[in-house]
Amino acid sequence: AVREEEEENSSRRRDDGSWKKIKEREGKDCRQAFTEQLAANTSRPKHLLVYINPYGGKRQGKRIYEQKVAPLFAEAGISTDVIVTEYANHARDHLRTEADVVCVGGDGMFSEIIHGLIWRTQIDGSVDPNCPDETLLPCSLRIGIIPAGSTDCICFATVGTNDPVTSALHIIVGDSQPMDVCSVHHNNTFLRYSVSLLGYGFYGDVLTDSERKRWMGPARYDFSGLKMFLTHHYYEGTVSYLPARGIIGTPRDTTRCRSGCVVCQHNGQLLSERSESDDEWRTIRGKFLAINAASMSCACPRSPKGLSPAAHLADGTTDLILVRKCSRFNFLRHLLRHTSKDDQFDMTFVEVHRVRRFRFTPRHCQSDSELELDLQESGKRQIFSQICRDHPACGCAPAYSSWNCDGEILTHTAIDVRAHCQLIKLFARGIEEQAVFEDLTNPCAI
Ligand SMILES: Nc1ncnc2c1ncn2[C@@H]1O[C@H](COP(=O)(O)OP(=O)(O)OP(=O)(O)O)[C@@H](O)[C@H]1O
Repeated sequence: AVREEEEENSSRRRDDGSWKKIKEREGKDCRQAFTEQLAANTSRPKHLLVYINPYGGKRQGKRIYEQKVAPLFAEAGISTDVIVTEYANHARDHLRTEADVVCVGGDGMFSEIIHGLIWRTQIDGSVDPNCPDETLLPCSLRIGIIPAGSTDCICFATVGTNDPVTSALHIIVGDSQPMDVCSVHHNNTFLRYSVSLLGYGFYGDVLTDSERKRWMGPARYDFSGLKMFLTHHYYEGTVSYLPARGIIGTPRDTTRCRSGCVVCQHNGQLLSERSESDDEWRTIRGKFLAINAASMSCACPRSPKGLSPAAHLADGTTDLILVRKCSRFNFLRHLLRHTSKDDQFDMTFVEVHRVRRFRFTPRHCQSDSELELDLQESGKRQIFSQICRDHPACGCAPAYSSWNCDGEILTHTAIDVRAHCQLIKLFARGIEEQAVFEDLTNPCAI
């Protein structure tokens, strides 16, 4: 965040790399030096297409942009076309691939914009976005996020703070942070793109339940979280995945993805040269409380460690986390570890794999031969579970959950997910400050 310093202290203090606000008297010289530096910087944008969601978060998007951001763009000589959206998907449908884009809003608005940008890039490049096997074309334009939503996790994960002025300065100096995107398909139909979390079971159920309780405001997430924890539903199905081979880094690393991350640079290069057919599919059948795929740590002020603390923004992979059926007590232990220094993956019923692609088929969609195989594997024919599968409405447990895709509910449960390495670029540098993740005292983290 931008810090205003006392003049006499600031001259003595060591430069810690954070943004500082300059006092009026020194301002004139510095402004000239800043303008000269900006003129010499060729990667900075000259023109921007700005989309403002006036209804995001506390409905402050327009005010934040006009008061805090627009004056800085004008000072830096950046021209803008500003569109205040009039309806959901206005920005997605309006987007053209001619100018870098600024999104003023929350994660939902960012998602809308990347859908417009990625889709248009594929259509312009004659790539079929409905085909899950197509290698998608990277988007050449950069996206800046001015946080003005109720959830601003993507901004937090890529800039390290949710501060509109800091984000505006990253845009002005032309920073660039590549980012992976997962495509989600059902058979040969495109469903959605995801940049943070895909969650089936626990996180899908929490979202579905909380959507019915919008009237409760942000408290609905805590309420639905507690309710779904007590309900303790598990779901049967088959997960197949392509492990990311030859890469450096694992989901159990203690190092984190930071500004200038060498893991992202190395793996990004490696995976863009290697084809998926070099890897072998693996299959796991079972009963799961949660199946999560984290394409970034998913850390945010509410959850400082995130779902997969060592996940990377731009290494071409996603961390597939499988939480098998276990007791409520053990599941609680697993959830609580997201708030402590203990490893949440170091439990017998949890496994985590760094993957390039995965598929999920819920049990009620499996073919008869797959079901027969399941029965042979379990070694016994349980008449009641057979009745439950055939008649999921019998009330003992729902047969399937929903996928939570970056906060949106997907319409299908059988999905094919593929990580596309460095598909988009943001006006950001990644997280620079270590301290942001070290506050594990927040009990709301689950
Ligand atoms: N003018 C508009 N009217 C209604 N909805 C809009 C408008 N502009 C954008 N939207 C939609 O509003 C949704 C939420 O936007 P945004 O992310 O900015 O706010 P938010 O408060 O953080 O919401 P959420 O937490 O649900 O993501 C987005 O999915 C976007 O498509």
